[in-house]
Parts: sequence; structure tokens; C-alpha cells
Amino acid sequence: MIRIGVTGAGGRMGKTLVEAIQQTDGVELSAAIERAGSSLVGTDAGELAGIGKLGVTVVNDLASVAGEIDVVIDFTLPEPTERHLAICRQAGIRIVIGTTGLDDAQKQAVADAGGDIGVVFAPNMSVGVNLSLKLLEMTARVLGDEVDIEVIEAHHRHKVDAPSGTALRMGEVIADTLGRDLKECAVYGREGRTGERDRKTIGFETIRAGDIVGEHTVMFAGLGERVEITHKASSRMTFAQGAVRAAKWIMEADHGVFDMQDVLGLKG
Ligand SMILES: NC(=O)C1=CN([C@@H]2O[C@H](COP(=O)(O)OP(=O)(O)OC[C@H]3O[C@@H](n4cnc5c(N)ncnc54)[C@H](OP(=O)(O)O)[C@@H]3O)[C@@H](O)[C@H]2O)C=CC1
Ligand SMILES: O=C(O)C1=N[C@H](C(=O)O)C[C@H](O)C1
Repeated sequence: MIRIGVTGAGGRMGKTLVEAIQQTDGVELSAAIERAGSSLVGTDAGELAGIGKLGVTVVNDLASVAGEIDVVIDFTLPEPTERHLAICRQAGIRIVIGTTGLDDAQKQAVADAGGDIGVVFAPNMSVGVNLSLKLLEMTARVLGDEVDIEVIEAHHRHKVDAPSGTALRMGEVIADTLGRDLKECAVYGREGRTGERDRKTIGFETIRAGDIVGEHTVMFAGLGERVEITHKASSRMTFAQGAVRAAKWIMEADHGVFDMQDVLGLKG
């Protein structure tokens, strides 16, 4: 039985992860961690997730339960993710990271940790989005520089980072395929007298509204026709099941940093 620890166990994804682990053969929830000072510390993780008592009490420190965990699943915020990663590296525990919005130094810390432990790091764990990344690569290769490319994403009102990690990854995949540097060619929103569109830019538009789980559309617009590739998530369970699949998969790897394309066998 693979023992999984969930950090941010009381969050939207944390609760869904607890439920997904309970539904999956070969894995068990062995620890649940929340922020120090959180009112959720001391509660039962199963009751918190709405699936009944599991006998796993929420604690406020990952290091204190490290000995009970084979792999951590972390969907929190960049700063706690950085701390959780360091604890996993120190303790030799594998980690699956779904948190988005990491800065360059935090991403470098993930890359460095891969020298010692197995890490899966992906902004979107759904099968559909990862398939869409392959379709985007193919579409960018065929349509090339002849089209205007825009990435439009929509999420719930509680999301704190923008554009979404998925939108940025979509932009990176397209930019890499077209030999562009996303840092140079990305345009985030538009306002005022912007001038004509530069064909080589990749535009990003963000919507934050209500309870939208996660929607991404990439538009490749030419003269006389356009291609749109859209993914719509209607349940967080799709991300949680992907993360649990990643947790089982990473148990086979000694060390290294992988993404969901590796987990799903979509590389190459
Ligand atoms: N890769 C993927 O497939 C997906 C990625 N995400 C990403 O996952 C992240 C979390 O999203 P979501 O679940 O909606 O956010 P939530 O805010 O609902 O959950 C985050 C949880 O982490 C807790 N937390 C904060 N600090 C710590 C800490 N130091 N130790 C332990 N727990 C802590 C928060 O507690 P408190 O509220 O008390 O601060 C909260 O319960 C985001 O970055 C999001 O973009 C989301 C869905 C899919
Ligand atoms: O915060 C969310 O909810 C989501 N975040 C991820 C992202 O930033 O790409 C993935 C998913 O769309 C939900």
C-alpha cells in the first residue's frame, strides 16, 4: 500500500484529493497537513472532505509526519510548496506538485530537488488538458507563423494567480514549437490604444468569475478561418485522480522531475 500525505488537506483540491485517494486501489491517506494556526488542525481529514471519518487527524507540520509518508501530494501556494519540497528532499520522500504560480527561483528549487527525489510537477493533472497540449503542438507546427494565437482562460473567483499555470504551459508549448521565447512574445491583456497586433505575439486573456472549475481555449486565427482548441473541466475530481495516478507512477522512479506527459506516456 502506498502511503500518501496531502498538504493543504482542507483546500478545494485537498478535500477532493482525500476523496480520490479513498476511491483508488493500492493507496491510502496516511497524513493530512494544513497551515499552522488553521482551525482545521485536529479535525479528521475524511470528515473534512465530507466522506466520513478516516482516522487521519489533520496536523500542522509535514516534518512531524514524514516517517508515515511515501509520497506527498501538494496543492497549496508557492511558498508552502517550496517548504514542503525542502522537507521531502531532506526526508527522501517523493512529491507530486500541482501548485501553480511558482516564480523562477521556486521552479529552480523543484529542478534541484529532482537530483535527490522523484518529483511530478504539472500545472494541470487532467488527461484532457495533457492531450490538448499535444494537439496544440501539432496545430502550431501546421499553422506556423501565419496565424494570430490567443490563450483565453476562465476560473472561479477564488483563484489567486493569473494567467493560470495551464494557460502559461499552453503558451510555452506553442512558443517552443514555433521557436519563440514566451518571456519575449507574451502579451497579457490589452487596454487603450494598443496599435495593430504583432503576429509573433501570443496573447493571454483571463476571466475570474463565480465557480468556474477551469476552462482554456487556444485560438489560432488566420485569414478566412480559425482553429480553436478548448478544454473545460467540470469537476476537480479530474485533477485529483490525475494527481493520485502520478503519485503511484512516481513510486517507480528513483529521482528526477517529471510532468503529466511522462505519467500518461504522451512524451515523444
Ligand atoms: N495541477 C492541477 O491540476 C491543479 C492545480 N491547482 C492549483 O492548486 C493550488 C491550490 O488550489 P485550491 O485547492 O483551489 O486552493 P485552496 O486555497 O482551496 O487550497 C489551498 C490549501 O492550502 C492550505 N495551506 C496554505 N498554506 C499552507 C501551509 N503552509 N501548509 C499546509 N497547507 C497550507 C490552505 O489553507 P488556508 O486556506 O487556511 O490558508 C488551503 O486549505 C493552486 O495553486 C491551484 O492553481 C488547482 C487545481 C488543479
Ligand atoms: O486554481 C485552479 O482552480 C486551477 N488551477 C490550475 C491552473 O492554474 O492551471 C489548473 C486548473 O485549471 C484549476
